[in-house]
Amino acid sequence: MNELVQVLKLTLHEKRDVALAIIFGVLAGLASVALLASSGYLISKAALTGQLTVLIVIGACLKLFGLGSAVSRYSERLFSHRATFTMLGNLRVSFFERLSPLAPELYSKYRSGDLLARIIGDVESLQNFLLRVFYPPIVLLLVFTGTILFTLYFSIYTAILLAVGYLLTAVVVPAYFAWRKRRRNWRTRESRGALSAEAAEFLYGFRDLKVYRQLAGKEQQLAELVESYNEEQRNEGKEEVYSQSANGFIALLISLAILASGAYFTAAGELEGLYLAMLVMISLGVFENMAPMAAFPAHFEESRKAAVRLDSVVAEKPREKGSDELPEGPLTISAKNVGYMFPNEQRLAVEDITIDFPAGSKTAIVGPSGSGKSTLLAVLMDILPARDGQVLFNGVSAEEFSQENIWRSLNVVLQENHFFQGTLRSNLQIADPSANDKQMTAALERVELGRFSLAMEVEEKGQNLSGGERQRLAIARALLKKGDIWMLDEPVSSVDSETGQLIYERLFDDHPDKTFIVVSHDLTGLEKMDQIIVLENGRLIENGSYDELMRSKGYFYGLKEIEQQVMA
Ligand SMILES: Nc1ncnc2c1ncn2[C@@H]1O[C@H](COP(=O)(O)OP(=O)(O)OP(=O)(O)O)[C@@H](O)[C@H]1O
Repeated sequence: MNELVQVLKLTLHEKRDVALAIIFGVLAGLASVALLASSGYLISKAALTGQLTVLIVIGACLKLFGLGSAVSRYSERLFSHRATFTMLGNLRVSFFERLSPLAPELYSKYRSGDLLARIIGDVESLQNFLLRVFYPPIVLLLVFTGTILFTLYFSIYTAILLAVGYLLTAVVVPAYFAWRKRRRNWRTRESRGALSAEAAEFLYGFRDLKVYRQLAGKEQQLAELVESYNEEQRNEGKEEVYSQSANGFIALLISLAILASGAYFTAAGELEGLYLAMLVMISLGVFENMAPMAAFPAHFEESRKAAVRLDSVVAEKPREKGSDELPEGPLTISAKNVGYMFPNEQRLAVEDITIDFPAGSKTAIVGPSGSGKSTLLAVLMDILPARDGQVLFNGVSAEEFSQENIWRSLNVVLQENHFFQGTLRSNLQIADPSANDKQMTAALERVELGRFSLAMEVEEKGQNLSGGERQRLAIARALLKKGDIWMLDEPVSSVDSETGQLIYERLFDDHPDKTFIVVSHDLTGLEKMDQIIVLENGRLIENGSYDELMRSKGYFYGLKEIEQQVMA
């Protein structure tokens, strides 16, 4: 139950709408009972007395109750749905606020398709919390209490039978089916998550699966998941029908019992025959309101599970971060004994790194593949939190600044960058929505993409551009952002080396006072860097200027020697 407290709190934000939904729900319920009761009374009265004035009054009441029931039902739906959709909006926002600081860690914990399906599905499930779990039992309790009090005036036995019927249909049967559902632990949502994750992988990996002739196997796997998802859905549907049937059966038995007892007491002279039809109609009317309780067990269990699952995604405490603004202008970055280990890994990806990147300096990070270059860059960018040590900006710990404030100062270009479907213009304006065509064209020219028009279509993920063009477009986008620190992870790895060197030269010449940190595999052109740091197995093994490293004849010198032999 605790899991649902947060959802309940969000629901109760909409106190007014929830209260109105309950009030109109009770009015609608009572009006429908009153409608049947007065029609029962009308039939008896017409048969036994035939007093015209009474019949006219009751006929008018019938119309009034009919209209009242329809209007109240409409209002109930209006307010309950409005409260639900506002609650869902609040839920999405509050969930997203808790989720976003955890984003980097989430990628290594969940498969993307699974996470997406799980979040969407679980938030959708919670839309039933107010509509089918929270307020129907309250409305029913009030409708039954009102009805029982009314019947008490005519027949205590009928009132007792109605109370028993209420306990059975509103408490015992739903509790039994909720227990059954929990015990059997059907996993419709989990099946849907697994299916979605497999489908996402199938889609992304379609070409490779085809090339490696694994398509049939994967299709088979998908078909099995579809079948198990269908099976889970069938089971859930059946349970709902069973629960509905059980409630309907009990309601019918109670109505029959009321008819039998009413007939007996009328014959015994303890109940006026005029009221018999009315009491039977009341019981039929009041149990009609019970219909939503059939779906209660399924929705209760589903809401509970959805709340648990959503909570488990954001269970980890986000990092406590300050909200200071990074100062404008050239910035010095320092790493002090920085270490990072990926979740579920045994080995540190970077270990005990201490280095300064002075304001306005140009640093290259080199080292073999897997040595931790990208990881170090991600820690410096504050995308990954340093597990050991700390990162400092102008001597102040990165923990004092919010991630948004740090990222505002960064111009980041990675090996793979995302592009949205649209035009070159719309993709460039992500960096600076106020950039004009002249500025954007100038940025494109700096990366040798001047031949492209700003109106050129860009397909989803930039699929209609070559790898090198995508990288250059990412640099042009960063040029428009005007951050104080450039962090580049092999930004021209797919560009021919001549154009790559030209772009680097322009970047450095255009921004002499900006701090640059560049991860590079390419050892050419490093002479112009102020410092080079060499990583191996996550550790910093050498650093210095190009000349210093060549003179010391260490690891970097060895790499250069190999490069020259290969080129010779
Ligand atoms: N998301 C991840 N989860 C677990 N381990 C990871 C993850 N990303 C990287 N690693 C591991 O961390 C280590 C450092 O990886 P990193 O990407 O930083 O190396 P790199 O030097 O940038 O390599 P490359 O030059 O090939 O890009 C590697 O051993 C890698 O397998």
